[in-house]
Amino acid sequence: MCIEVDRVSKRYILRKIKGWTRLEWQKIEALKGVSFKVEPGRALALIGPNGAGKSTMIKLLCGILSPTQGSIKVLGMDPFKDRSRLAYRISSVFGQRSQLWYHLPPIDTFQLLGRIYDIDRTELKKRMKELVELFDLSSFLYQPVRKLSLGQRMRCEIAAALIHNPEILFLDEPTIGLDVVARSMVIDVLKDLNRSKNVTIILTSHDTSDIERICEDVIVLNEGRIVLESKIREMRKNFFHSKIIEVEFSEPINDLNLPPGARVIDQNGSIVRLEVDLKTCDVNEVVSRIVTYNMVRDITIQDPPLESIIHHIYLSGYPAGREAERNAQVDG
Ligand SMILES: Nc1ncnc2c1ncn2[C@@H]1O[C@H](COP(=O)(O)OP(=O)(O)OP(=O)(O)O)[C@@H](O)[C@H]1O
Repeated sequence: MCIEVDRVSKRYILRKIKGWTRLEWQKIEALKGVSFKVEPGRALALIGPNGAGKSTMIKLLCGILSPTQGSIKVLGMDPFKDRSRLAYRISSVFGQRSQLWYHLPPIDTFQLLGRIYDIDRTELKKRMKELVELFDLSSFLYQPVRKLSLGQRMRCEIAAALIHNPEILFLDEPTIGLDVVARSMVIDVLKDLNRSKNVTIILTSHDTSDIERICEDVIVLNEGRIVLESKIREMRKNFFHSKIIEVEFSEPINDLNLPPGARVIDQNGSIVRLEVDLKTCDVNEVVSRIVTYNMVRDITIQDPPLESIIHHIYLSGYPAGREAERNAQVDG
């Protein structure tokens, strides 16, 4: 195992000033007895609604914070106590924070990091060349960071995080604010790092397409607890109780005569979207009814978006999420 988290809790204590003289202390339980393990080379997404404890977990794993209770091992080390030793073997990217020098070009940060990590000159040159090619940085490598677009800056951030060849990369919202093209490039590189270079990835993101494209495993946090720990594939299987059918009819349609369990969720002229509840209705039956009684130009069957499952899991809360998963497994 490269990460072992054992019954970890994290409490923040906030000092609040009340009136002129009175001080009040507020305790915030950000994590409550969280345990999980990660094998080397995996890509794990930590997801959950705002305030669920995702960033706190990442900060604990990087050694920025220490747990109030429980223990954490990253590559066999205590991240808080062995932070400087561990720094040579892990790296982190926080979407909302930068490790690049704002008024200097990215190349200067790369060289500085090379010194910090004791990388010899030839090796550093080779490494920078690889990263510049990988992230296509050559056209703005010598421009001050303040003049870069968000997408260019983010590519430099991730490149900087990889300069010392880390075994584990922690990413907190790495694609926040990026446009489609920049996002796609970042995702492809992260996927490649994980699949072909075996870098372990721990990622938090509110974007389900990032999660699906990069990660195989997912942990859902809610109010500081693990609500669900699963493979993304399994999560889809266990929580999908419906299918979406999109039909394009040859002419606008009025009545579809659907069986119980199937309902129209959207209609735009001759294009109709239906949801089929798989517990009460067979998707084949719905399709065969539609094509038997109507002139159909095109028909597609899709799973509902991952977002809708995640929403469902958040709503079910703790421990109902686990209960739902167990029931789904029993249902087969
Ligand atoms: N430095 C801090 N001091 C006090 N409370 C904090 C601190 N950092 C986080 N918290 C609180 O801890 C809880 C968990 O916060 P955390 O940032 O880990 O959640 P998150 O899942 O990353 O949320 P988001 O998706 O909004 O980034 C929240 O209630 C938050 O207000």
